Amino acid sequence: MPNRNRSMLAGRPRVRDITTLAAENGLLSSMLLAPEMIAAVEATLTEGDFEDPARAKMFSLLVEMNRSGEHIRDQRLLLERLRASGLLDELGGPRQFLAEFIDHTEPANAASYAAQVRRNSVRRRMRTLANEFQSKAVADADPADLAGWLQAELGLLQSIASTDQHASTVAEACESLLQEIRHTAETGGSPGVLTGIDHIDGYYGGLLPSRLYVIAARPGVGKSSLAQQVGEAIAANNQGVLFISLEMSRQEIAARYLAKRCGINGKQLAAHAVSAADLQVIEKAAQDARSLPFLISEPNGRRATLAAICAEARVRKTTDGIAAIVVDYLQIIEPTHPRQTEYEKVTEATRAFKQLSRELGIPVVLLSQLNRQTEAGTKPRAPRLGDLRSSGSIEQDADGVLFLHELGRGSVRLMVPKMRGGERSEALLRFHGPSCTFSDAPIEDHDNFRAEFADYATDSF
Ligand SMILES: Nc1ncnc2c1ncn2[C@@H]1O[C@H](COP(=O)(O)OP(=O)(O)OP(=O)(O)O)[C@@H](O)[C@H]1O
Repeated sequence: MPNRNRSMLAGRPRVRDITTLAAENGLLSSMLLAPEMIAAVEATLTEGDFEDPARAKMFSLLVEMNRSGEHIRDQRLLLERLRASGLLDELGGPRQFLAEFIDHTEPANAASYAAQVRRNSVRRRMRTLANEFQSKAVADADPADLAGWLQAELGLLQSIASTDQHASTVAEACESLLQEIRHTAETGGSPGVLTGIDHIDGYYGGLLPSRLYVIAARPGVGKSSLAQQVGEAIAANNQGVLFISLEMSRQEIAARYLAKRCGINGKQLAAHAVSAADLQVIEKAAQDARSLPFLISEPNGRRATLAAICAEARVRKTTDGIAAIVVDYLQIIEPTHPRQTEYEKVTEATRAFKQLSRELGIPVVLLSQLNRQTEAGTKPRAPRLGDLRSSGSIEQDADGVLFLHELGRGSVRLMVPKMRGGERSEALLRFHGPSCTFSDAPIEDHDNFRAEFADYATDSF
């Protein structure tokens, strides 16, 4: 049995599948016969989906001719173009070309040939992946990294393989939106998972599925506290949360969790400096936490690479049905390879988290530091989207960006400079350090910071 498995993964040299060539020929023939189908075919295939290089080039040539309005049915023009590009020889000369693509043309369905070419292409990618996986497994790769890499590659293949099933008409899309709206109205709920932060829930309907949110602030302003609080609120609604904590240990998270519920300073709790009476209250709060679907994942000696994080998220989605993921924080993720620059790492990570949120259909909340420029001068200025820019693609990939800006005296400005499908906005919050809790600021705080808020209208993000 082991030998059989090995030969399956090794991918013995294959005799080229006749159906692959037949599908590619069938598609190209129907594109020649019905050029009006080319635009639709072009939306589902690329040159890279063809196995035969000459047929791949012919596909691109037909797409190009169609785009520039040339008459593909004009055989003389077509042969001229094929000859000029050297393709006619590659395809076996004029006689062969006519025999394969013109004379035997059936009035076939270009779309079904395109689907077949695409399926063949996905199968080829799967074989390549299997070979690559075997080489990496035989080499000295770290098993956890390797498993994460495989899972990410499989996720990608799955999304490519299922693209056909995801195509829908605008009427179907409208119907599915209507069903979601009816469901929200019937359940009296909200389109997203509720965060417990009134501004986010009231203004934006919570954190929406398939979206990437970035929470950014300078160190110590409260990103981790806000993210944990949001995670706890989601879990309190009986929806699972995966909190990937690359900075805080689970003991620190537990201390903050209990501090809020027991009215005891979190630092005291973390230092085990509690009275016997406190201990009883803490025990009760710890018991109540048992039913909370809040999962903490910390590196625990493992390398916290992007692949490992995404792999864990996929597993937890399947095993625990999580409704949201929080990653604390972007810059601390380990590079994929030793030569990867910070810019490359961040770009790769934001793309991967955006893709992950769509693949799993749940929101991903990514915490991020800001560039140092916000700290220049005596009083740190309010963050702007540009402060994320040198970190690569954060601004482009995030569907929503939330900034925290410390104003002093416990007041923190929550700024939303980007929200896909929503308006930018801001709110004033109050931060309580001992319990690491944010709450809505009382009205007198608004009076204190009115000047800052007046600035906001002219502030360019
Ligand atoms: N028990 C406590 N009493 C008072 N302040 C506290 C307590 N615990 C934490 N803090 C303060 O709360 C603030 C927010 O901490 P948090 O870890 O959420 O910030 P952060 O923005 O994630 O920072 P970093 O980037 O350093 O992780 C910090 O300034 C921290 O010193």
